[in-house]
Amino acid sequence: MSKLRLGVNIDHVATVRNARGGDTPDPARAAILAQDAGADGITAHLREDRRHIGDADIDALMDALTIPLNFEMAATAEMQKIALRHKPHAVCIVPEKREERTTEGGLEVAREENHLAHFIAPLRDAGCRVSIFIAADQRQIEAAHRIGAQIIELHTGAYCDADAKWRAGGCDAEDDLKTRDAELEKMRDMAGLAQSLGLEVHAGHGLTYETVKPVAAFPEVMELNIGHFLIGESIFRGLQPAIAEMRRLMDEARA
Ligand SMILES: CC(=O)[C@@H](O)[C@H](O)COP(=O)(O)O
Ligand SMILES: NCC(=O)COP(=O)(O)O
Repeated sequence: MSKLRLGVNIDHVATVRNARGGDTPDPARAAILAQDAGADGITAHLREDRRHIGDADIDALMDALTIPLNFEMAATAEMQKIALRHKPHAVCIVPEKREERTTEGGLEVAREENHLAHFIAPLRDAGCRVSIFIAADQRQIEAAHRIGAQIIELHTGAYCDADAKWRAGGCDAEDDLKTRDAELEKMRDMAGLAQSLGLEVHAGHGLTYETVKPVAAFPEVMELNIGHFLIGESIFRGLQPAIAEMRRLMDEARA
């Protein structure tokens, strides 16, 4: 099986920095530490409301990194302009709702096919690999293929949420386990479909030490993007050991 890449998302280093409005902790410093710890790439999501990463962070990451940057952004003209200025290795198009706490679902591709095909064409022409953050849904994946995306990133949030509910052990624990396993099954099937269409398959959102292995074991998945949990875990064990443990679990699942 091919080696599974780990993309470390450093957005939530910026969340902590922004809580005080100063310069620390610095997301670019975290990205360099992640790079030194063996991350295969760095992911950063420039939200329209700049609630975590800001424009200057993207400048700093582009300057500092020797590993690829996966730039997550909404499909807006402003973001397209920023991406075209920087030409990161990859651009991942994500849905964004102002009032959401985190990215709630996958991009609606099927209904926006024409618009998105035109939107991603200049990004591809500029040499960026275009990825679509997507639910494990056949209709959406086929549409992602038709618009010319090279990659899909499966949203693992529903699986992780169901796993957390099951581990909490409420009175619906049995149903929660069934939901978790059904989400996993859906992702497995859709990873296979995407690969059969020639799409590269990535996955991420909400992954933890407890949830990473079943997803890492899908042979179609080439890259996992993991952030919030790793940044939280780094408070307790340090960023580099936190990343090393994730890497170990991914390798174990892949062996
Ligand atoms: C799209 C995605 O999953 C990531 O960007 C990640 O969750 C960090 O961003 P938010 O926490 O702002 O959703
Ligand atoms: N695209 C998913 C990502 O970058 C990381 O998400 P999370 O681990 O911060 O939830």
